[in-house]
Amino acid sequence: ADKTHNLSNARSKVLEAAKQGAKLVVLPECFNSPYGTKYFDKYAETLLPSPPTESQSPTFHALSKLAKEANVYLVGGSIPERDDTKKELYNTSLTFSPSGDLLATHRKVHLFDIDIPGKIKFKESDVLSPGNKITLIDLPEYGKIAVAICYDIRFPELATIAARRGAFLLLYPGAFNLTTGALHWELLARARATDNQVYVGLCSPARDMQAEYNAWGHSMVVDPNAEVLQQLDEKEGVLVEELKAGKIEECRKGIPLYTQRRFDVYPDVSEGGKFEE
Ligand SMILES: O=C(O)CCC(=O)C(=O)O
Repeated sequence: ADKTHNLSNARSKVLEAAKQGAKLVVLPECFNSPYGTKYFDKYAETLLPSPPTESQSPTFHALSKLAKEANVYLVGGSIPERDDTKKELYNTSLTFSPSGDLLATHRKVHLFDIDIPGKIKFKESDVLSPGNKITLIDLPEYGKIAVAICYDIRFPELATIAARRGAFLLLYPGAFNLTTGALHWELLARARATDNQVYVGLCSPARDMQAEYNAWGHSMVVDPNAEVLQQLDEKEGVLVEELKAGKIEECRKGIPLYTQRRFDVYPDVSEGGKFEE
């Protein structure tokens, strides 16, 4: 619940990852606040017009400074955002360059509204509004990555369009729970990797059984063959993995989905193709 503590904890983890050689660091969904519809308004920060002042968004400034200090690309998980002009709240991810410049903003596109009787009910759309774009970010030394948030991973079209437009890595800060985490967390990471033959990274908050929402944890990196390269458990930790240049091409050469698609039978979603019966 303590934002200042969360920011300083994030700082020490990012510096630890950088020390271990990370060049791109990802934080979890809602890393600076509790996860829950009743908390978003209280914790929300104003990001527009950009750059916000320190008092409008202490997290924006903390992340920008931290990216520079650690000399890494920093995907700042997500935070609750307040858009003052529209009087709306969003679940928003900010990505900074190693010089501390804001590179991209992703507002969660698919809101987490589910109701599994006896297990879990959650309705982000009670308080949040959805974003309306796919977020591709060009990292000049490495290539393009895509950032989306948690529930967004359940929608393969978003991942496919990002991959088809050149992303080599799909990153999802996300906080699955004890019900859907056990069912689908790893499956979805591996599915998006299999569909698109790209790397996939998921970053979850650690599990806190005192909190109202119990996150699944299990942050992981999956390779383009859908092999889990590394996975944390439910506790707090730092996962560092090297992505190998050439792995995507090798995988696509072996299983050449890219040249075998039948856009004469179904539309190319990345080209906005329409289905005609
Ligand atoms: O898709 C799920 O099962 C969990 C999604 C979620 O927790 C979220 O979008 O924050």
